[in-house]
Amino acid sequence: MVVLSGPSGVGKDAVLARMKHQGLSLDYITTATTRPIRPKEIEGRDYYFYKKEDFRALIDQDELLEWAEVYGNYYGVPKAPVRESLKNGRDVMVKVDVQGAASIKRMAPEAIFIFLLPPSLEELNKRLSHRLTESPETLKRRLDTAPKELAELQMFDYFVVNEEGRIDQAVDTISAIITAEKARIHPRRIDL
Ligand SMILES: Nc1nc2c(ncn2[C@@H]2O[C@H](COP(=O)(O)OP(=O)(O)O)[C@@H](O)[C@H]2O)c(=O)[nH]1
Ligand SMILES: Nc1ncnc2c1ncn2[C@@H]1O[C@H](COP(=O)(O)OP(=O)(O)O)[C@@H](O)[C@H]1O
Repeated sequence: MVVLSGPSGVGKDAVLARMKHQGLSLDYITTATTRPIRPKEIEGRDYYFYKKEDFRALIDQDELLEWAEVYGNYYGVPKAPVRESLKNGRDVMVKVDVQGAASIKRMAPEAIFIFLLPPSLEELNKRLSHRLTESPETLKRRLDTAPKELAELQMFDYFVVNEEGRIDQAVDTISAIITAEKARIHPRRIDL
């Protein structure tokens, strides 16, 4: 299990989209959220979009491996697809915030934790504001949260800087990490 985290706007989705093109044999787990869908997002690919009361039902029915309130919305990793992939001997990739990474670390310390870093907070601000997906309020909330998220770096196994205009380098580094981890004599086993 590969866990990818990083502040809003750093480039997680852009990196994942390119990794999917690279055809790495990883099952990317689509997670659940109550955040409203964005214009280019697709239900079931980017997220499973839920109303708050239906997300609450997922929690009550113990359907989620972990869940967290992130920037004012709820997000959670569905248990079933993760367990299905792992049972079939597949590697899984989850994209979660630092709270989710901490939860997963408690239940699966053998997972591989990768933190995607911006070159600077100024560059992060530029990327997130130029993405044109946030209101002034959510933009401020996400940027204000970034330093606290960056402070969680020590919990991770690897850091990858997503340099300005060099996303392929970040993708290559993440792919190299995964390739190396798959070459371990004693693979990190996950039991979830
Ligand atoms: N804890 C947790 N965080 C998640 C989950 N799915 C997505 N996230 C994180 O929630 C945060 C907000 O995601 P999103 O609204 O798509 O914003 P983005 O980071 O700007 O792409 C990001 O850090 C995601 O990685 C989940 O299932 N659990
Ligand atoms: N290496 C990079 N250099 C410049 N812009 C980037 C880079 N990586 C991603 N971006 C852009 O930054 C914005 C945020 O990327 P996104 O993948 O949405 O981040 P996240 O999923 O982490 O919130 C997007 O507009 C994306 O095209």
